Amino acid sequence: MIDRLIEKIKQTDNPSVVGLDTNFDYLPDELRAGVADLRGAAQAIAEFNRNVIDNICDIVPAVKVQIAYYEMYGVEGMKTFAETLAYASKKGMYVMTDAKRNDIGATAECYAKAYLGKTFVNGASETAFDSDFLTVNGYLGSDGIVPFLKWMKECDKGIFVLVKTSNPSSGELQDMRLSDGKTVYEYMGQWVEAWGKNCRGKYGYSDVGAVVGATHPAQAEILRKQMPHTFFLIPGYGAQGGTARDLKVCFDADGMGGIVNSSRGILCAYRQEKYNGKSYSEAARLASIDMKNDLNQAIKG
Ligand SMILES: O=c1ccn([C@@H]2O[C@H](COP(=O)(O)O)[C@@H](O)[C@H]2O)c(=O)[nH]1
Repeated sequence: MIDRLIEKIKQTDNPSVVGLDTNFDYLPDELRAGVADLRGAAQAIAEFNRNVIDNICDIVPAVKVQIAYYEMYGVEGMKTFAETLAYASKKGMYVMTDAKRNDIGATAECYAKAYLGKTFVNGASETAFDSDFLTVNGYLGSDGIVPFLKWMKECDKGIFVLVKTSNPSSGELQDMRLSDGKTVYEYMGQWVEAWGKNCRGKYGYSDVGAVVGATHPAQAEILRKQMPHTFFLIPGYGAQGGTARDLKVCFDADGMGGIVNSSRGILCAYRQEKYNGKSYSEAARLASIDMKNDLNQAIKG
């Protein structure tokens, strides 16, 4: 799976993923007008997502759909979540579900079936939520990861395991030094390399990727050196303050090895003065092009 994502990144010359963290409050007035319940909100979000996808699908390789923004609209929100995955996929984009799932092995198996594999009902199988990649929390250890590895291989999918997250307080635990001087995030990085050992593709990267925030460049630089076979999903660009220069360290000498997420920076671009007068979907396209150029200049320049 990672090879196919890498090929799409090469084909679009764009190492970015648009985050569909579609909060109803981000929608323009015309989509919000008259809506007063979860169902209406979920339907408006679905329309917004379709229009954004239509406007970026030829230039952006992937979308990352953050499940929290759909869960909060209940069952109707989850229908929009599923519809959005399917729509982006139909338009040729790779689809990442950002749900940061895990649990004890038996429960992790259910999550793996739900987002990467198949659910069996009396011997018949069906896909519940069809995504190409899922974000996973590795901090429960190997028995929680094994089911994801199994289903990933079975269905040619991938995962991104949290290693060094972009939030300001991620260091409270992740940067702690253990008795040998190594940090917790470095240990997690080692585990991720090991989990991906048997699923490396032709570009040398494995289907087990890592989430590494753009907002912590010093730690990202260490991780890139220690994790030569691990592809990074890099959140924190734009709205959280991470810059293209900061995240350059996440990429290898060939300018490969990562994909950078922006959610609010794209979805809410139409509210920026720079894109004044543009519709939300036109602004999303222009902001995606600006992001691509900004990243390529920093990574390859
Ligand atoms: O360490 C992490 C892991 C995940 N995220 C997610 O990425 C996006 C970021 O959104 P922006 O609006 O571009 O800031 C969001 O879905 C987070 O849940 C992260 O930010 N950091």
